[in-house]
Amino acid sequence: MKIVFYGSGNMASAIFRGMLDNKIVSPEEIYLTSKDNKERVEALHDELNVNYSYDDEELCRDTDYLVLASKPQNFPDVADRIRPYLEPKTKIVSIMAGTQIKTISRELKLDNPVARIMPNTNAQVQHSVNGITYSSNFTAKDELIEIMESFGKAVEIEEIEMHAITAATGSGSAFLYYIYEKYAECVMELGFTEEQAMFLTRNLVIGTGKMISDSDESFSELRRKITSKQGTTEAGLLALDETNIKENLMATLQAAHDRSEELAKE
Ligand SMILES: NC(=O)C1=CN([C@@H]2O[C@H](COP(=O)(O)OP(=O)(O)OC[C@H]3O[C@@H](n4cnc5c(N)ncnc54)[C@H](OP(=O)(O)O)[C@@H]3O)[C@@H](O)[C@H]2O)C=CC1
Ligand SMILES: O=C(O)[C@@H]1CCC=N1
Repeated sequence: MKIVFYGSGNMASAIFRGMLDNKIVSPEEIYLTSKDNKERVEALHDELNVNYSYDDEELCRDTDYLVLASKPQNFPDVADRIRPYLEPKTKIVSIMAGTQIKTISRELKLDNPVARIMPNTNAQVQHSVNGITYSSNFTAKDELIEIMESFGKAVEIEEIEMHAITAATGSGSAFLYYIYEKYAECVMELGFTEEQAMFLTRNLVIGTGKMISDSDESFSELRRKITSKQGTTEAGLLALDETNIKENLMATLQAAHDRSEELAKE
């Protein structure tokens, strides 16, 4: 199998690192390219033994999957590179936020099968959430899902739902990391050093993650087991609720959702 990544940045590298760690593909099957950051691509080649090239004819020759992994605003330039060489057999997989299937087909001026996926960087540890939606002529769904499941969970959705999943899980990890950042700052304000606060917060997050992973109990159940009647946790949760945390998180997700809709129009 030949999988070519047009874009070797944060998201693409999380995906192919996850795929290689899972061994669903060999390094020889992966080809990378970028715009002009050749140092990064060469470093990935040196580290992972994947192929790299800036020869679009070579990159597009006999390619099974071509992954559009640039920022949406750079897609027109990517399309200019691949349009002359794209073969009918090649299936397009886009990870670009917002960019619609019809936009991809229109820009490429070709009717190759197109799938859009919305992953997140948890792909690097094979635990991405991958929203997937397809063009009507995309027939290799089972094969693509098998590839997706090498670095996470596959969630088949309608294209209109991509805005919501982009907000919820595509960007979601960043929202949680931000909450952890602020939590660690608060732990420092309780009197701990920055090093202590980071140690406490990192291990709190890792531990709760393991609890979620090992348990089939709901978040509420897990929370209730910590909340002693009239204790410290109950006092903290009452104060937390008064900060309108639900409204604040909803505003966060809505803003990301709305930006995805804007990108779809560009
Ligand atoms: N980061 C994330 O968590 C997620 C990102 N995405 C989507 O993934 C895409 C990439 O995001 P991200 O990885 O964060 O961005 P990065 O900036 O880290 O990577 C962008 C990559 O695209 C390359 N590129 C730009 N123009 C071209 C071109 N003309 N030809 C070939 N390669 C090109 C860049 O090359 P160079 O370095 O040379 O400029 C770079 O390798 C975006 O569309 C984003 O919406 C989706 C889900 C999650
Ligand atoms: O921030 C972005 O636009 C990309 C898409 C989802 C996560 N990162």
